Amino acid sequence: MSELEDSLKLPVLDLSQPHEPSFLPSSSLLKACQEWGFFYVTNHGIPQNLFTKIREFSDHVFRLCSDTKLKLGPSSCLKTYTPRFIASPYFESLRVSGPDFFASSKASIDELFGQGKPEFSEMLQEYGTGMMKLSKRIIQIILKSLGDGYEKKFSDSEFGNCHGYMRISNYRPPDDIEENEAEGLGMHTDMSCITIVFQDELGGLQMRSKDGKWLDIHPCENSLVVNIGDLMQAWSNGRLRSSEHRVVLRRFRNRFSLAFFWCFEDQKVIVAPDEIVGTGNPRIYSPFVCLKYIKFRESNEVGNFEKIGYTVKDFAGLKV
Ligand SMILES: O=C(O)CCC(=O)C(=O)O
Ligand SMILES: [Fe+2]
Repeated sequence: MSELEDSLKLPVLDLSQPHEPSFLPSSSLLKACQEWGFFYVTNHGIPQNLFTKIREFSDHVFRLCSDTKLKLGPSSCLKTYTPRFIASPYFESLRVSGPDFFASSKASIDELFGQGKPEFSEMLQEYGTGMMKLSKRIIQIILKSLGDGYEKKFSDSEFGNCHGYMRISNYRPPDDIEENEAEGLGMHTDMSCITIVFQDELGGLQMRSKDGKWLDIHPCENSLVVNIGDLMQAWSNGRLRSSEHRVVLRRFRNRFSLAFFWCFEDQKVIVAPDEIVGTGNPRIYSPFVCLKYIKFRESNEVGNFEKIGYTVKDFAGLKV
């Protein structure tokens, strides 16, 4: 364990208690969300073998996707697939959208394998449903840490129409990793309220501290990583920090990850409630429509995560 990691005492939210989680105190959770924008979650209720099964099937999917005969990419009907050399030379991914994760994945699978392979879609439906529930639970705990009674006040009124989608990613490192490291996915923030990440045993996920140091996020058995995303940073008037993260590849094996993005509905106007801003504090974001921000990001980051520089601050930040 590095000195930094040791001193940080990585925050873990333990959901083993059904009603009142026995996690770290609210104040530590809030501190983690403010300082870093992430924490681990354990006893999350997603069966371990579901990750294993999805991973196995994904291997087949990516093998088929990378078959050049299929000529997948922006011009193909399989719009859910992002081939390598878009976000990075080593990264490819498949997107599966809710609320009907079965139908969304089936459309992609049918195109790749032909009809009659429902197993993968069934797994993703189970995963997506579990992740939706988990996201709601986590947001309630975050709201509670922001203020007494806030989970009751805001979880339905503000987060009741949130939706989710997942990104299944396959990282194929170069044959000759120079200096033992290659960048699998450049630094970025997520355009979500929260993102829940499963990474395989190779690790490689890194978080950036406010002063620019990179911290390795080691995979821990039975735990997932929760990132605060840009939408939550804006909604909380900057009280929660959107995590800056990236993926580094250090081994010659493929790396698998599964990220679940829980987001506000497209038409929602994101504006921090007065209580969240607090009396006497300035508002640091002007209200904005969620979809407009997503479009802004998409039009700016084509093919280049590293040079994002276009975050929610650039889009809606007020000069205070
Ligand atoms: O692969 C990972 O561990 C993280 C992926 C990620 O940050 C993303 O898809 O936004
Ligand atoms: Fe991310």
